Amino acid sequence: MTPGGGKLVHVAVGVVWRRGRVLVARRPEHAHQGGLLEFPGGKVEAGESVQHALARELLEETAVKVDPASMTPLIRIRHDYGDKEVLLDVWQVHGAVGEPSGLEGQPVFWLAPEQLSPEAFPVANRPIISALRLPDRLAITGNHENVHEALTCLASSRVTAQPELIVLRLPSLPPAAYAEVVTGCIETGGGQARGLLVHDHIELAQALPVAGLHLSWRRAVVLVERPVPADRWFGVSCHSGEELDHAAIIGADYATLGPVLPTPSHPQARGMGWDGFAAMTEQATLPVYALGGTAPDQVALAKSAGGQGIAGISWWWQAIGNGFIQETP
Ligand SMILES: Nc1nc2c([nH]c(=O)n2[C@H]2C[C@H](O)[C@@H](COP(=O)(O)OP(=O)(O)OP(=O)(O)O)O2)c(=O)[nH]1
Repeated sequence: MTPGGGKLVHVAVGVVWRRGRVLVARRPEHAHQGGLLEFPGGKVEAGESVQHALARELLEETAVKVDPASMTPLIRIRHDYGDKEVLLDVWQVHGAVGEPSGLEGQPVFWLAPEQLSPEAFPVANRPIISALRLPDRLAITGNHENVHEALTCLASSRVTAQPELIVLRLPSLPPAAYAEVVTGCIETGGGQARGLLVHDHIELAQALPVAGLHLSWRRAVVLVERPVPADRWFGVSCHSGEELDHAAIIGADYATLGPVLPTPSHPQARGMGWDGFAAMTEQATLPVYALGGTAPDQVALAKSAGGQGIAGISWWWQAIGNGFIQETP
């Protein structure tokens, strides 16, 4: 039973991929959340695994055949609509067989991730759309005391790891020097500003053409609302379930959660472990990156623990120069 006394409805939801696009349907007008777009799926029946429920629903509703064993978890979202509380259990599906058609009269179509407009879907779907657009690795820069060296490290580190999103975390730089790094990235015109998330300098993220803003918990805890528009990413560093709840309340698109494992800079800190990480992401309503002692070869592990992927410094940041300060967020 839910806190409101109703029964939590467990819904299997499928993000079915084909040629870079995903399958979307329009919910019938008379249904709950009617008229809005949805990812196909439906209620999990008693005794059924979520993967089997999803395969059954996809066949019944859209005529496509999928292998339950080939599905991979994307995210689980618990949402209370007031009249109904749902647990959306979302899985990615590749290799679906057959041409989809709306067997219940609903229009079905394929959309690229960037065409998925959050307002067209039920509110609970917003984190699903973020999870689809966000990468599975979030790169964080090492700290630096020198503008030129920070820019040089950033340029060279990008080359090998090619991260899509980078948190520009340089806490040792005074505000003016930090702004110099950001404008330096923008002025190169060679894509250095691409995927750049400004760390903690809210006004810079609002004023400059960057990918978004990432806040330390210290900065996020005093906010009551989202500080950047919807077309920018907004992330928060969290360390507990309560902090994840606050990040969701202030409209964060994603959070980092850690430390998961001991790190070279904090070997004495035990970390929450993968079980602790899984327990907290289970309750979260936004995509969560595992941070602290994690590396890209643990992306699958992080996903199976309910995460979006991994975040960190050491797997991509190529420290050069004397100004590099060895520590982790
Ligand atoms: N299938 C699907 N359901 C979603 C999505 N987003 C979302 O909030 N939901 C909600 C709407 C419904 O409350 C519930 C799905 O239930 P459903 O489609 O099996 O069943 P229903 O209650 O609409 O209809 P019925 O079984 O009573 O005929 O989950 C989504 O993307 N896909």
